[in-house]
Amino acid sequence: MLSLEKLINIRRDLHQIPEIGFQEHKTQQYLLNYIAQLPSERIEVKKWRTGIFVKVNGTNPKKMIGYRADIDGLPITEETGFEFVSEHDGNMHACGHDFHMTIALGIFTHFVHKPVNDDLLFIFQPAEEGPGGAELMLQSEIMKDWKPDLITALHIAPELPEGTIATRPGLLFANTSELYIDLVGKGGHAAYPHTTQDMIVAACSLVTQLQTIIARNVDPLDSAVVTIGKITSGTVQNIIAEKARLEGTIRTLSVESMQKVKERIEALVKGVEIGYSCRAEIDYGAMYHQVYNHESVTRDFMKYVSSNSHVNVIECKEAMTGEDFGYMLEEIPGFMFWLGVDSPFGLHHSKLAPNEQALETAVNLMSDYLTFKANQN
Ligand SMILES: CC(=O)N[C@@H](CCC[C@H](N)C(=O)O)C(=O)O
Repeated sequence: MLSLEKLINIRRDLHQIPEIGFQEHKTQQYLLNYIAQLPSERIEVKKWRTGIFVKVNGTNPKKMIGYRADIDGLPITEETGFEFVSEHDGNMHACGHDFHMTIALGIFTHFVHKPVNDDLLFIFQPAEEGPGGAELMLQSEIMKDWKPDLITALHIAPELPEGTIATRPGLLFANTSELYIDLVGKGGHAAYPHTTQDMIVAACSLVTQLQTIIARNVDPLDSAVVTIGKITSGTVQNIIAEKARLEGTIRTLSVESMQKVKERIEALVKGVEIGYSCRAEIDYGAMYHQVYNHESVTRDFMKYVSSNSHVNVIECKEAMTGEDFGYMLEEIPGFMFWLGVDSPFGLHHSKLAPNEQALETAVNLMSDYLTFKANQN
């Protein structure tokens, strides 16, 4: 129902107003305004914090099908040079959530005009990048009332060509845990290191030691990631730093490996405490359950795509990305898939430039698939 031109306009509007987790006020208002200008007879809208639930009532409902889109941006300064560049300095839709929302609005619009038998629930979820909105939405009174029988979502994939999707039955995305380590020693004059406990030296040593967990503690046939993405320490060049803070993330393919990696991190941090005469504190922040696609629904979807559309569907490997949609899949049968958007720069990059043709590809594909599923009763 929405032309590619209209989808592109929506995507570019949303691209200009990225907001980080639970601060998506303008984004929420934009989505509400869009929903409000559509015929309202079949729809029910409920706000949830900075997110939204919208139900499209079916003509003869036997079940409810959910479609989830995440809505938050990332704290990255955009460097795309687009004429529709982010208006929020320091924030960018660098993980494609502007695409995810636009596609959800496109599918939603289709069903407002072309109702199907079953009820459809569109979930606009805040804070996917952190601290996590999916689990909280799932626990909300609204979702206790409106609990889908089947749920689906997509994520853009910069490395895949436009016109291609990829998924797999079973594990798709990893278990994740944020990681924050604070080190406190004793600062002082740069010329008197022997009177201090230098937390820059301790932090650098710890970062190097953390890399040995993957090399020496994780089974080579298993996979895991420990990434430190940010270090904060020091004031000026001639003062020895009293404090250091490391911020990172852990990724594993199983809950057991996550436990093991954390045990090793704790042991290495203890070692640094002793070795560098400092105090250390670990905080694991937000943790996300793995994204585990339900086997039969995913296989059926893949079969549906290859027999009923021009979209190329491939079975991919699992990825070390995380997604709190995993919590929804823990309780509701369904699946997630990658949507090819062919960008030379990847997710979480300041120059991410997805091909906008993929907006239409995804809206058409999912409108057709959801029509098929929602008219099966
Ligand atoms: C798809 C994607 O990029 N998701 C994020 C999820 C972040 C989880 C959490 N804040 C963490 O960093 O552990 C990702 O980084 O994979």
